[in-house]
Amino acid sequence: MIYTVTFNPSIDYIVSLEDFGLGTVNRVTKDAKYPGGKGINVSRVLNNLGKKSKALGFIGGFTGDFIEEFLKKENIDTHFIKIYEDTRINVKVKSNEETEINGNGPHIDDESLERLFNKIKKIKEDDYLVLSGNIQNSLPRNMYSKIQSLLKDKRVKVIVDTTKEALISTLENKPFLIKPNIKELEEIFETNIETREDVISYGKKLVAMGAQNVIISMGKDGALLVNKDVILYGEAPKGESKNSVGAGDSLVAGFIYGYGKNKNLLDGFKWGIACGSATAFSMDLCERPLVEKLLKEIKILTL
Ligand SMILES: Nc1ncnc2c1ncn2[C@@H]1O[C@H](COP(=O)(O)OP(=O)(O)O)[C@@H](O)[C@H]1O
Ligand SMILES: O=P(O)(O)OC[C@H]1O[C@](O)(COP(=O)(O)O)[C@@H](O)[C@@H]1O
Repeated sequence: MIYTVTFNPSIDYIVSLEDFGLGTVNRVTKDAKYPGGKGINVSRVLNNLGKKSKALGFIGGFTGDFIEEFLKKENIDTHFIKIYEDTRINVKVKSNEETEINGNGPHIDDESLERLFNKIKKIKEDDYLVLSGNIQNSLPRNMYSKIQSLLKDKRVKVIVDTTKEALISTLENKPFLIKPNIKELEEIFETNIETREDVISYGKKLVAMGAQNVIISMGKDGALLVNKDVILYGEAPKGESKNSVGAGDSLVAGFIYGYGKNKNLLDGFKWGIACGSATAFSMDLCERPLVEKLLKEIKILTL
């Protein structure tokens, strides 16, 4: 079974505008609301590909209800823990550029946390666990590392997609996959990344620090996969970007789906890039027909 954990879900409120002006009234030309948060997006994409998962995490208030109802309608198996404060709303402005305003999110009390830990302890050998997205500031930065420790005696494949210390603290427990984008890679190493060689060299550092596989996603420039044996570069298909929110999460979902077929990294990487790009070319998250079409266009180079 594949489990996704979203500590800080969101409603993603996506607004399209002709021109976005600061300090003035802006009128939207198109808007949409989707359930968001990285683990939830992974569960939704897996579902679109025809693969079941269980979505865990914390939701609260009317915004939390929206998310749960939306996922239930899509037939996604949810096991959320209800908290008192409202789940956040993240605003995504699509204009000449994409601007995102992500909320802090609600407080998680100790009892709710304990309930999540108890659910996680029930995960079995050979299951997948996706720990994705930002952890509320009120919680310790090594939260994902603590969760890994709950499963240390089981061969669970842990995938981590988060930023800075929260990500770094998981590396000593050797996660199966981490997926920083370029900006996150720059934040981790407090540096500017200019060239593909730089990306590879920082990817290798993350492998040396403990990650089994590192995929660095680079938006329209595709992605690199680095592990102790290979460096693969995957070109992204060309197309009109409609909404890249969730492209990274789609890459993670596609990877798990493709890898899960024959435990083959190359298949995982191809499906990952196809799903990421298919989401970038869609308003909502990707659907299987476009993913299958793009899959035929993906070229992978061994570097
Ligand atoms: N404009 C785009 N054109 C084609 N593919 C894209 C585009 N944006 C994203 N993708 C695909 O989605 C993947 C993840 O996108 P990226 O923006 O790097 O992730 P994140 O959402 O984590 O920042 C990329 O590796 C690529 O395959
Ligand atoms: O947990 P964070 O880092 O605040 O990110 C949450 C946001 O990221 C998303 O999960 C999208 O992530 P990606 O674009 O990286 O795939 C949105 O749905 C959500 O609004």
